[in-house]
Amino acid sequence: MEIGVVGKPNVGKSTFFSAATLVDVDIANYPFTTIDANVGVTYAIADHPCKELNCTPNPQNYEYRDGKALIPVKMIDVAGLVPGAHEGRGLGNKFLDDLRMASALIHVVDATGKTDAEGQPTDYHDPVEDIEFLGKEIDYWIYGILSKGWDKFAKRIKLQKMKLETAIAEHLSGIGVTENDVWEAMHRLGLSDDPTKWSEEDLLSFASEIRKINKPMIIAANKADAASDEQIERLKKEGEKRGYIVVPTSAAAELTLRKAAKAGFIDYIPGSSDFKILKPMSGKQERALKMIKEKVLDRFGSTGVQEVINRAVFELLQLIPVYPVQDENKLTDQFGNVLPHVFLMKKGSTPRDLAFKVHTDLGKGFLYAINARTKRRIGEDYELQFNDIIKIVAVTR
Ligand SMILES: Nc1nc2c(ncn2[C@@H]2O[C@H](COP(=O)(O)OP(=O)(O)OP(=O)(O)O)[C@@H](O)[C@H]2O)c(=O)[nH]1
Ligand SMILES: [Mg+2]
Repeated sequence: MEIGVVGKPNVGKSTFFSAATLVDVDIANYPFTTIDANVGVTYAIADHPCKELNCTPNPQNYEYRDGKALIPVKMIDVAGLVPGAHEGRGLGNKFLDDLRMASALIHVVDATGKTDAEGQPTDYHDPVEDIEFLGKEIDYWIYGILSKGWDKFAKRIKLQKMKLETAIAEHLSGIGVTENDVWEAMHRLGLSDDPTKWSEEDLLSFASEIRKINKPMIIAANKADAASDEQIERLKKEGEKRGYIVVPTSAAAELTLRKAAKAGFIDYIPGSSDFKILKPMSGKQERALKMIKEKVLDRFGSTGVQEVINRAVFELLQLIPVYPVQDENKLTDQFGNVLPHVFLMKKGSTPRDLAFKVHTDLGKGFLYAINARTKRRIGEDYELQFNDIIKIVAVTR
């Protein structure tokens, strides 16, 4: 699973990425600072079961801090996208191809309106236009992949009586599209089972629907520290009207806070509304932190960066953390580690799905599961819940 950070040039994508991953990257006030994609690991943060169960975990594939689980998620920061990118403008398709495997997108928008469509400084540009164009560029990119040789493809499917969903999913497997995604998009649009009947327009609407299903997007209204309340409110309203979650962010503030925390100057948990000063620093540093507290944390409740990541994982992608254990009483693995592993599962997943995620053999030999909270046996059709602790019982060879 991978989250892509996208947007036009110079809006703060790399700043957002660097704040989220603490990977050092080039950040500068001009377009196309980033050319090659940056890849790193960020964390989705959720309450940990130990908070309520009063235990001390021994995490092996995640981190634990103050009653919270920090669950690793891959993040990718790509080159800026300009209108016409699908036709090769700007860095064009190269950028888009970096997003093939992203399962959700964070669209970073400059809420201040101080960068134009190409990422050059300007007096005023309407950020609502950026929301519109970015979705369209991705639609055209998918359309481009889909429409290449479409007529021949459609005829062959019809002639060989192939299952349409399977054939299209195969055709789009390079961008991670599944048969279910194809089925969902076709049904939402009421498209014919006979692909030779699809018009150009049908293909484009289909591409757009696939984008919404396969690459759902959340908007980070960035540089919020320098935007007015009116600008933020309008962007929120216009974004929500178009079906997006919009969160005001100050990636720059988050980067400063995380760096200060890493250097041991402050105690700061991403997502929180405050930090604690731990040791003396220069007057300049102290003033910068005070500004962040007043102009960002007090104004918005947080820098917004962690909220965007959490909402991308838990709301857009509908993932839930689940903890498999071997001993349902001690909540441990075979080595005595308390709640050692967490897995992000799609909402609606079953204990058998979890078993397969832990190990193929465990999935194949699955018999039943035990909910460690209730000590009850649960069957195959049980729907896993947020923060479930599950013992899997399987026959293994
Ligand atoms: N005021 C303010 N400035 C920001 C914020 N985030 C980024 N910036 C500034 O915006 C400029 C562009 O930042 P980058 O992170 O390089 O932007 P980018 O979108 O990666 O740019 P490209 O790689 O060129 O597409 C830099 O001068 C940053 O310091 C923010 O939250 N607030
Ligand atoms: Mg960049």
